[in-house]
Amino acid sequence: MVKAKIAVNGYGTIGKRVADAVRAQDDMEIIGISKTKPNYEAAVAHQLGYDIYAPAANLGAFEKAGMPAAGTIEEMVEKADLVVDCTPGGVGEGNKSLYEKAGVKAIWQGGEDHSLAGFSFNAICNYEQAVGRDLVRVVSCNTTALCRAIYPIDKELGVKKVRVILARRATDPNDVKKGPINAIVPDPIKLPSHHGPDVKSVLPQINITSAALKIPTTLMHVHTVNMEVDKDCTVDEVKNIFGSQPRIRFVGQGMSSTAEIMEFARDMKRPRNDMWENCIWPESITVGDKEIYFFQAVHQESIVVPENIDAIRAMMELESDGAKSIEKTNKAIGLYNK
Ligand SMILES: NC(=O)C1=CN([C@@H]2O[C@H](COP(=O)(O)OP(=O)(O)OC[C@H]3O[C@@H](n4cnc5c(N)ncnc54)[C@H](OP(=O)(O)O)[C@@H]3O)[C@@H](O)[C@H]2O)C=CC1
Ligand SMILES: O=C(OP(=O)(O)O)[C@H](O)COP(=O)(O)O
Repeated sequence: MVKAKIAVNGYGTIGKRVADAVRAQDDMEIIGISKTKPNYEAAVAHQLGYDIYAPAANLGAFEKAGMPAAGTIEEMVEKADLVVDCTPGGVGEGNKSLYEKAGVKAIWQGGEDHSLAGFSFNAICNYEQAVGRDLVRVVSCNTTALCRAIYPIDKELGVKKVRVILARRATDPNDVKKGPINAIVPDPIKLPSHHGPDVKSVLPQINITSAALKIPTTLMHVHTVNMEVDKDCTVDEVKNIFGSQPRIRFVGQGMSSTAEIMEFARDMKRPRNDMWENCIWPESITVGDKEIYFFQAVHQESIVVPENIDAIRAMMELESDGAKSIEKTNKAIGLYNK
């Protein structure tokens, strides 16, 4: 089988995970990753056997650091069928002309605007519409989690409206520059936060509003979700709907916080403690007067990783059935739901 040739431009929190997840698949291969500087992350990428590409002006620095680059970022892009752009939010849009010039397909992340790709992706919601596309944006971590939870409820019970309060982790665990470390910050102070409108970029029919607070933690985000639905339902019915989803996990057995969920991921020997699933507390599911309430936790560093793999598979026309791609991705990375 000829494997799809994938490049990862931007080897940070998301990029390094996407690269490893591509490597775990049998229908695609990594032809290179990009780094701008030869730091510890580049050293690990080198040890892992990734071909590293760098800006032309920095090739000498990589040579000097004992990890010679395989070429420039432009050369990497030329060799690829598809580039997954994992550069910081707002940087990726500047790469569009590079990808277009090289005639390669491109995926951007949630830090870029919907208009850049003109199509926002979530595997469970719109895989089939991504088949054969050249440009796709995988929505951000919070939006991914919301789409995964809202879509099946809408399908089974009809969603009238959704109201979400997000407690957002301040920054990622490796980030020494950002805060807050002793404050709770309404972010943004003007409602809604971008998450509700962003869900609509995937599920335009959903009436949703969101508000977000940044809190001094790095592990995960937590959502308080309220959905008004068309049909009467019971807690058990809602549990059955969530329980049948390939990327939703119920958390219990003493896991009463994000800290314990991360410990569970460590104990399961997940790579980098990754928790790719929405983590819903089943005890929090509350139903009454055609309204559903629940809490879910979101591991921001990893939740979008399987979605990137499915987006690649759809765009490269490696699989036309979304459910099959989700199953294949999950199996290859080690995401076993129950
Ligand atoms: N972190 C998160 O929680 C999530 C992030 N996202 C989205 O994913 C995208 C990437 O975010 P994240 O992984 O956190 O970002 P990071 O800052 O962790 O990683 C981005 C990497 O890109 C590299 N980089 C910087 N500038 C350039 C450039 N001009 N060209 C090539 N590479 C560059 C940097 O590495 P170096 O300079 O060392 O080479 C850096 O490590 C964003 O759109 C973000 O919104 C989505 C979901 C969750
Ligand atoms: O995509 C994310 O969050 P989001 O879903 O709130 O946009 C990531 O957690 C990155 O968020 P950041 O912009 O606070 O680093």
